[in-house]
Amino acid sequence: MHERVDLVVPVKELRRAKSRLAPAVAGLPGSDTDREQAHRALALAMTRDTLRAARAAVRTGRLVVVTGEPGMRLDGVGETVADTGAGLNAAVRRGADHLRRTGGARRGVAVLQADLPALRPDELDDALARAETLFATGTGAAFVADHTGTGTTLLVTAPGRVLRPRFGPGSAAAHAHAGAVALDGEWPGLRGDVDTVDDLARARTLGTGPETRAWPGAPPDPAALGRRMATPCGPR
Ligand SMILES: Nc1nc2c(ncn2[C@@H]2O[C@H](COP(=O)(O)OP(=O)(O)OP(=O)(O)O)[C@@H](O)[C@H]2O)c(=O)[nH]1
Ligand SMILES: C=C(OP(=O)(O)O)C(=O)O
Repeated sequence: MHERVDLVVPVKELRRAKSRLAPAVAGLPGSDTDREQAHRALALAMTRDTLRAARAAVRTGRLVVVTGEPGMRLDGVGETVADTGAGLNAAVRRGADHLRRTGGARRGVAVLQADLPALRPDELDDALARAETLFATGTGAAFVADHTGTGTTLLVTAPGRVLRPRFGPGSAAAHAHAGAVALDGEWPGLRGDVDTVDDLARARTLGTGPETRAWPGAPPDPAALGRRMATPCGPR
């Protein structure tokens, strides 16, 4: 029987989130306010797709979202903890503290970034399984580097170990330097964090969750177009 892992997912306040994705909305029609709204909607869609996939992983235990976004709807995927505005690593520690105070100390804790719209539940399960195997031989922490190799999309700590988050630029090297072991695995969705327009195109090629796919500013999805063209036209 495999162990479940409690997840902490940091989610930035939407109006400040994903600033590097501004070019994705720059060409959209409408007013500046419309474009700001589309930008927030994109950040929210990617977050909700990530959370849905994370919740569907069988190894996910409790799921705590630490966020500065007021009234974020989670539709039953997890619990929210309010961000204090002290930055990403402080938010992550706050989530881990919440788990410890409310009875989660027996399990390992993992931090999952919220900008993984092409994440698949089996990728997360596989990464958590590999971490569990390492923990059985005494390793205290493990991480998954992002597709560029410089960032971190998942940081997992063994049960009873203190989480030591080093998120930010160059976090993969920082986590390795702090003693965490890099996990090997294909996992294109798990490694596919979306910071830039190119990352978004890459995630769409992999296949995102439904909310990112339906985002109004998304260019036509070639795969969906192909499917539609292959479907005989009939009454709708
Ligand atoms: N709660 C919380 N989450 C954060 C904070 N900063 C970043 N995050 C989250 O951490 C993850 C990785 O953040 P980044 O990729 O740097 O995202 P970002 O800060 O929205 O993007 P940029 O504005 O382009 O730097 C995402 O899930 C963010 O929502 C923070 O201060 N508080
Ligand atoms: C905060 C991080 O994300 P990004 O590099 O995507 O900003 C990180 O990888 O630690």
